[in-house]
Amino acid sequence: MFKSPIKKTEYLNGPDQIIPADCIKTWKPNGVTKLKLGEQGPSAHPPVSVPTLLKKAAEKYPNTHALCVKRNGEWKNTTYREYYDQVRIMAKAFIKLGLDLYHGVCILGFNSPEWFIADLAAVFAGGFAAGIYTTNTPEACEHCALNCEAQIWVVEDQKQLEKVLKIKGRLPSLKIIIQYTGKPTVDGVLSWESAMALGKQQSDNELDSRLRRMAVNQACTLIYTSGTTGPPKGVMLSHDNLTWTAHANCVNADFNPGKEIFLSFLPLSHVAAQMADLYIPMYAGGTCYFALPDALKGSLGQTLKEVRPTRFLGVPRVWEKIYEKMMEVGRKTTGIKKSIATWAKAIGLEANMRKQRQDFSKPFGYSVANAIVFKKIKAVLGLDRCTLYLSGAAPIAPEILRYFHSLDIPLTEIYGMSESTGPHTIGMEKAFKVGSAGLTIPGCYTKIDKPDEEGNGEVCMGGRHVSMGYLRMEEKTNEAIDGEGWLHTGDIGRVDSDGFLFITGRIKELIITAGGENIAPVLIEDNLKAELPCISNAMLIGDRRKFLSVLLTLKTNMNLDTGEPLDTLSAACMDWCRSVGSSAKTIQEVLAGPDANIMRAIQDGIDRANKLAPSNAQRIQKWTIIPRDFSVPGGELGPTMKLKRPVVVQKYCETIERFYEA
Ligand SMILES: Nc1ncnc2c1ncn2[C@@H]1O[C@H](COP(=O)(O)OP(=O)(O)OP(=O)(O)O)[C@@H](O)[C@H]1O
Repeated sequence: MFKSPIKKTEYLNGPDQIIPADCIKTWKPNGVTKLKLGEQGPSAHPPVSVPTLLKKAAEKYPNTHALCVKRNGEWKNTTYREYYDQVRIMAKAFIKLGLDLYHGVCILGFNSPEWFIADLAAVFAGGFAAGIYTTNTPEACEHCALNCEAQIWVVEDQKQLEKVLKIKGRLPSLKIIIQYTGKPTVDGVLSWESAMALGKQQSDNELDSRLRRMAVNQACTLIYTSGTTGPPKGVMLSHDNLTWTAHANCVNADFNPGKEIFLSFLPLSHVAAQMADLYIPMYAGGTCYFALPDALKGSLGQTLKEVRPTRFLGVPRVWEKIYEKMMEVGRKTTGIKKSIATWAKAIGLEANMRKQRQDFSKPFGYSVANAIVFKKIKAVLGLDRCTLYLSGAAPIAPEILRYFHSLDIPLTEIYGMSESTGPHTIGMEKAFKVGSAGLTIPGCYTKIDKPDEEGNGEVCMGGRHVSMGYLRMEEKTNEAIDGEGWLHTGDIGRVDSDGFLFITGRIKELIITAGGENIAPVLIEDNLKAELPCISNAMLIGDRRKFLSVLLTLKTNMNLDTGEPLDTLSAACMDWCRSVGSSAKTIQEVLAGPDANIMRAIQDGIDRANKLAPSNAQRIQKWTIIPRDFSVPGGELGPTMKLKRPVVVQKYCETIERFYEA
């Protein structure tokens, strides 16, 4: 099959091999890339395949709970030995059902043991595990399935099944659909149990033969980008990308082997969740609990209290939601309780500000504040045994970080992308700075390309976590990974004298005005949000235009079932309205008229933000309030809550044109 000879790695007794290769990137399904093995330190760690990693975990932690899921009100546990056995059984089923090497298994559903088992079974069988966002439209599902020539779809339930049925006729490679919850009611769709029964009947021969031929420098997983900047691309991750990244992060963050507890609730099709919930626990022999499907609609808080994870990663929106809830409680607190909380928060903030200066001493009164306030709050949040609190996948506002610091929750940032198998830099309690994405993870390398006089340039990443390329996209691969193997992130940033990375913009989002001025919108948008707490989203417009304008959305309540924004203003927004002399309760009330107090207060906020602008071209001249907040179902936000600027521009093109009418 391959022209180059296959050799066994000198490090391993198992079936793992490295196929000799000269290229550092590929876009071909059966492509191989050169491993970037270092001479010493983390980058010299022996490479292992994903199947070997799971096998080792099963040997080392046979009776430790690997996966815990609540079914009919009871936690059901799967040990590492059972996990490994079930993955092998499902891999045999996939082979029997016709999965060929280098073909996709698309997984569409909420986080569950079946999701993990299907993912790893695809890898064991020599296919590509491809998580698909549950928020995808049928057309977006089709795009991904065609790209990876998916032969198997594993779907959660009837709702997700319907999407696949809608596009089935246009998927020439499709062989079977498996449904992992509920009884399938559609002919030809296999239940999870039937697929497992089929796998159990098969001999081990074909699976073992595929495992023997597998190489650590071949692709085994595809991460589809969420499409903030264009149609999803299939990021090819090799065994080494995944297992090395898990290793590097467990070592860097001092993971406690066999003892760590994780809670899986972020979309698994995103690289951050896959690394944090699937690979890191497997490497550390940790236990992964699954949240309920309605986690983000409200049940997450209760599950957190039950599970009490030892490490916790949320996207900024998750932390913002906790913040908003706590602020609401705070507003109702009065008298002595309020005074104690205010006093303790000042101490918490001071303790964490000291840590930023590498001073780990505690301010006077800390132990009392800890006993009567911090410990209690952490217990209420289910974060009392957590030692690493992370926010990642998008920038988080410094005010949110500082709020958690005041509760003695040292929330820090992690930064990376699908193309870097997730994490590249991380802030941790022992070394962090507010506003920074943290320090480069040992074994990874950061280069700032073409820095300006302030040191800002494109952030480039190097190391064994850099992906192989984009499946079947030669041009895009060459745009992203240069000839030396540096991944060009499209992010603008600088590294300070202590090695901390600060992300200051995104090239992909840069606004170039008609006057030729380059403007990074995020800083301006963040300034606006800081001035106007009633704003949930601000999107700057100005590319090839004469001046800047901004689309604003107000903070509103959400329909918890559908995720759609409602017309009613959130409690925080109503508070702000009252503070500026308005009694508005809905967007309609704000816009009808429009409400003069609110309009004046927003204009004042914009004027204040404009004062921070370094040049005239960076001042906002016109603005409007969009009658509906941005949302995932509305299409303006991606699954990790990142703003899809091109969608917003298209959707509100008439509003935008009105800004620039002569
Ligand atoms: N801590 C952070 N601070 C600032 N930006 C971040 C942080 N973490 C991630 N990002 C942003 O997210 C990008 C990576 O996005 P990711 O690979 O998760 O993609 P995606 O949403 O699927 O992709 P795409 O935007 O290409 O559709 C980074 O390049 C960076 O712009």
